[in-house]
Amino acid sequence: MQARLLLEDGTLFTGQGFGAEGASTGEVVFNTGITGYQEVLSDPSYCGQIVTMTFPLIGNYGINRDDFEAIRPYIHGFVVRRHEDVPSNWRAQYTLDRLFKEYGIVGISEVDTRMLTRILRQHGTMKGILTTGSERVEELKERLNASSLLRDQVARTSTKTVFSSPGNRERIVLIDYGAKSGILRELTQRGCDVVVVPHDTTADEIRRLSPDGIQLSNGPGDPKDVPQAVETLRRLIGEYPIFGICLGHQLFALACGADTEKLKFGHRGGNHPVKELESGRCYITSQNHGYTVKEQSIAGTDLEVTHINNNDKTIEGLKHKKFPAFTVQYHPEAAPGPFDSSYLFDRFLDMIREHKRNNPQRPRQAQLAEALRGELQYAQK
Ligand SMILES: NC(=O)CC[C@H](N)C(=O)O
Repeated sequence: MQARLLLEDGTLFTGQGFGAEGASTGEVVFNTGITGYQEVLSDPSYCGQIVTMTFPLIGNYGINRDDFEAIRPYIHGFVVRRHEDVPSNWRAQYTLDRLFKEYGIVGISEVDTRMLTRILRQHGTMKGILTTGSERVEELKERLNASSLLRDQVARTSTKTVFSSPGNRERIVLIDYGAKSGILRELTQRGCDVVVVPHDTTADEIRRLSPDGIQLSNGPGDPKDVPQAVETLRRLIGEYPIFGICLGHQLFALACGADTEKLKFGHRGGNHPVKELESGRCYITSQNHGYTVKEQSIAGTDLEVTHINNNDKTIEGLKHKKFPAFTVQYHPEAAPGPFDSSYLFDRFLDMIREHKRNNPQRPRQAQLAEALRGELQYAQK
């Protein structure tokens, strides 16, 4: 089955279709990971995007039951150089082709992904249309121009209901903006009592869960598309220890008065070098983001930059100067790795314990009264 990918700049790639038949549009982005295609295609942060892998051999170890980052893939298409449909791995349960057929995702192989990536690096990410149909190119162009990028991906990927993963240690409320399951895994591995809540849960609803700390998840799209999430965070900063990851980092920055902007082609891969400014240490990190916190917007806020990207010097980590809260743009829960940054979850738990030591439990009623006072003051602002 023939398939084609047309980019906004008119470049047309022709290749072999796999997975579902049909057509779909999305933002075309590239990921440089050598392994981990199952984690990439099931990471909700790619919702609405057509992803190309720069590594040339994809599908060779199949799809297994363990490595999903979400219950289903949300990508709008997958572009590879060579698609291997006879997996060779003891964990493989079925093929990429079957997964894509089940979820209606169109794949294309035999594409010069190196050329595609160079185009995206030069022009920046763009819209594309991927099809297995026989439409005329003019028709594809019209459909592509008429299409618009999604703005509601957080609502599409966030859990609709509250659920918990009980543990006997700290109670963490994980706000799910389109969370990867890796975050829940890291918290539960540490014995945390995790309550996962939908993206639009109010500050009061979160308070009622009496968290010891709040974890902000990754998620798809532009952080400015979820202003209500920023509002909620504004109310919670200072009240609870907070750790934010990726979209959570960007939302936290917006809530603290900083600004975000879109990167030309983003950071997506498993080997992005990040420098921790305090120690001068370099960490190799997994990344997947198209937006970043604007450096100039930090001045005048209560934020301090803790990490930067060694390649392009963009902000990779922040902490609040007054309150127990820190965030990173990259993925400490990365799967299949690197694991360099998983210590950040331990740091979060240390921060919570220290916060508890410094703020011995006040009676529950006093806590609620305080929260209510906070809300009233907020409402009067
Ligand atoms: N992985 C993420 O959370 C990505 C954050 C945001 N959607 C971005 O692209 O920048």
